[in-house]
Amino acid sequence: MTITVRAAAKFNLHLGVGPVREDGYHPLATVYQAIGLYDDVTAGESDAWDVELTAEDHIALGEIPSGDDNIVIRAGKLLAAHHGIDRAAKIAIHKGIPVAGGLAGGSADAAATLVALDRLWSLETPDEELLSLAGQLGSDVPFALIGATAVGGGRGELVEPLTDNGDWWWVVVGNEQGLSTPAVYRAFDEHAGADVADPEVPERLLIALEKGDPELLAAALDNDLQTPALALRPDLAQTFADGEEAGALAVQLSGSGPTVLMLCRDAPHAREVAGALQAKSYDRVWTAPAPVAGAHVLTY
Ligand SMILES: C[C@@](CO)(OP(=O)(O)O)[C@H](O)COP(=O)(O)OP(=O)(O)OC[C@H]1O[C@@H](n2ccc(N)nc2=O)[C@H](O)[C@@H]1O
Ligand SMILES: Nc1ncnc2c1ncn2[C@@H]1O[C@H](COP(=O)(O)OP(=O)(O)O)[C@@H](O)[C@H]1O
Repeated sequence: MTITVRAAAKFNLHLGVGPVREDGYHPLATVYQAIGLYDDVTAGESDAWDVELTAEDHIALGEIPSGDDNIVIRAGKLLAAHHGIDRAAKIAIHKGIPVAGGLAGGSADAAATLVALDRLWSLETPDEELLSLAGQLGSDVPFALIGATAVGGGRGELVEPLTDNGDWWWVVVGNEQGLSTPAVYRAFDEHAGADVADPEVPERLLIALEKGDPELLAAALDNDLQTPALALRPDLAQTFADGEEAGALAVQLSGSGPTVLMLCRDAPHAREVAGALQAKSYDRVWTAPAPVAGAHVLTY
């Protein structure tokens, strides 16, 4: 028997970052939104841990570890240890989420693995326990479990669903070269200096989501990692300029980058903006609706 679970990419509509903590993490006040780019994870019975990778066009697998360092193996071992069972599994990952893109693709795979193995092994782990295991695997993993739109506190792992009445459309522009999340946080520390305020989620973003109004959302987007990431990757400024020229309502870096997201009014507008970018020879351009579901079983 195999079980396939689908998990989505995330975008930080707001990413407020506070002063670095003693444990090296930064306190966050973020609003996550799950967007319609997906990885599919298929788990099957096996005596030994194994991971297999395939991908959609234009998704480079080069940076993904194939052995025990892959986050899906860490997720599987953590779930087995939590239940005190000695089991292994083979995990096939089909990636539709660009790697090291600030879209939390690895986190999506980890969340999908928890859901798939929980079902494959008939564990019926309570949601609260799955969320806690997810938080041990990475700051973004709990959100990948719940999907839709949510506030993230703590180091990003404490998630609460939010009212989102929008029917949003994004153009997603990927980049050949990934960006390292720790490197971008370090650049944030260097840029922002010592007097960083405690982060908060702005009221106007919550109102924009409740009203489902793209113009209001465009004015409420914000990402504290954008300036440090652009300092590491000044070439991305051209993508911002091209998105604005193509008529996007707003252009923002996804998390630690380097993926750039462009807010559009609706699906036809997203197709128009994507077409304008493709005409300029961008070859990693997707349109994505949001919000979409968290990790969910597709087939079993
Ligand atoms: C920046 C964000 C925004 O959602 O996502 P990405 O854009 O990378 O996907 C997240 O904070 C990334 O979360 P995630 O990728 O799960 O990070 P983790 O595995 O927990 O941590 C990797 C490293 O990032 C840094 N880190 C992460 C989270 C946080 N709140 N403060 C940090 O300083 C630390 O250096 C840590 O060692
Ligand atoms: N299953 C996986 N998919 C993607 N990356 C993985 C995976 N397992 C481990 N990694 C490592 O995690 C790093 C970050 O990957 P990813 O989650 O795609 O990006 P980001 O943290 O920018 O959102 C990769 O560069 C890779 O080394």
